[in-house]
Amino acid sequence: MDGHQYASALKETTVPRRLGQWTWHCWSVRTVRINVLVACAIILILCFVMFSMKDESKSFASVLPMDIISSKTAENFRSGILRKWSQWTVFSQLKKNKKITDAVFNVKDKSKKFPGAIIIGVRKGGTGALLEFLRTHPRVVANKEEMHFFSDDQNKYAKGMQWYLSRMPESEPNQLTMEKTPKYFISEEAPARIHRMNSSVRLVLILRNPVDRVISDFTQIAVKLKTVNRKQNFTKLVLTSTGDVNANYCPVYVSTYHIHLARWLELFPLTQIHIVDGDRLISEPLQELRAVEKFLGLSPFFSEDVVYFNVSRGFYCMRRQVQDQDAYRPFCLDQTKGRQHPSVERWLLDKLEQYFIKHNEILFRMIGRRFKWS
Ligand SMILES: Nc1ncnc2c1ncn2[C@@H]1O[C@H](COP(=O)(O)OS(=O)(=O)O)[C@@H](OP(=O)(O)O)[C@H]1O
Repeated sequence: MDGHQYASALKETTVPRRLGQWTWHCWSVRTVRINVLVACAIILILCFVMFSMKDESKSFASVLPMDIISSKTAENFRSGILRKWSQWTVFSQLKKNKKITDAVFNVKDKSKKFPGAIIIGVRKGGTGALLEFLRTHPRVVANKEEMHFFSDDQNKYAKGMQWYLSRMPESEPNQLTMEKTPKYFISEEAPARIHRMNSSVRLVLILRNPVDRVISDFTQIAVKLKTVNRKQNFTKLVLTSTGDVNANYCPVYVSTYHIHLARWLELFPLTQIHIVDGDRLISEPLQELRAVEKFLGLSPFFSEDVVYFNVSRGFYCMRRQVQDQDAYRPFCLDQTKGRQHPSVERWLLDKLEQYFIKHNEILFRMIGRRFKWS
């Protein structure tokens, strides 16, 4: 092999080898570069995620309404967020505690609203029980106190609508504000005033056997008067000196339902007034509550889990969710509801029943519905 041949042979064998080395070299340099780039990108993404998590934790913490959620759960939740819980922990905690979720997301929307529905009466009809049952519904907020605003007791109406609004509880946009004042039903002024506030407000009226209602009303008055040492004799009060039923005795007048309802029907259509059977509210409240729920456009909520019969109380009671917790506690109305009535002799009961027959008939015609009251 001469020098020329050797050189060309060498070229053939070494050039590809060098080329291979060069290619491998280039390849490994490129890989390292790519790796470095990928690593940088990962670091950047991690930094971004960490910063955004920190920011979100801060913003969650700032919107937590501590004035509304003041429970231990909420405190833990807030300190967890400030300790920079991971987003996952934040969301799983939110998911676990609906109260906090609601408060966090709705806090800015809470406001005072005029009532969208009012329980207008009748006194001793079961208005307290109905309102307490309804307050158990998550979409209902209501004042515990009777407002007596539209019936103008103690000149309240003169205080104005803004004063009335200020007395309302705060509610979320999807919650219905309610109030109950049994006096509204018999008030001369209440229908027009309520109509002026909102002509499409929904009205709920509980009617109970008028004779039972008279006795219940008498019992309440007697209990109150006994505290100032004045005894009441039912027979003397309910009958005139000639032995007729005393139409002017306030409990009798209140039980003459058609007189009062006529005033409301001058302004509100019957479809806007839901009448609850007060006797059935005592014996089978679930049925009545479901009907009210429907009338008020509320989601179905009442079931045997919420409403149960309490044997020792002798009345239906309710299970209410403990604030911020999944636990439920029983709640019954206090002893001022469901007082023992005095025994009334049969002849007097018959007389009262007889008296109310004609009035009840007028009412039944007015509402297109009958009750088994006699
Ligand atoms: N679940 C339950 N628990 C207790 N009491 C119940 C319940 N449901 C209806 N009732 C009947 O409600 C009657 C009192 O009616 P009111 O709340 O309208 O009275 S008031 O006008 O507000 O004073 C009260 O009347 P009396 O029994 O005559 O006292 C009760 O019979």
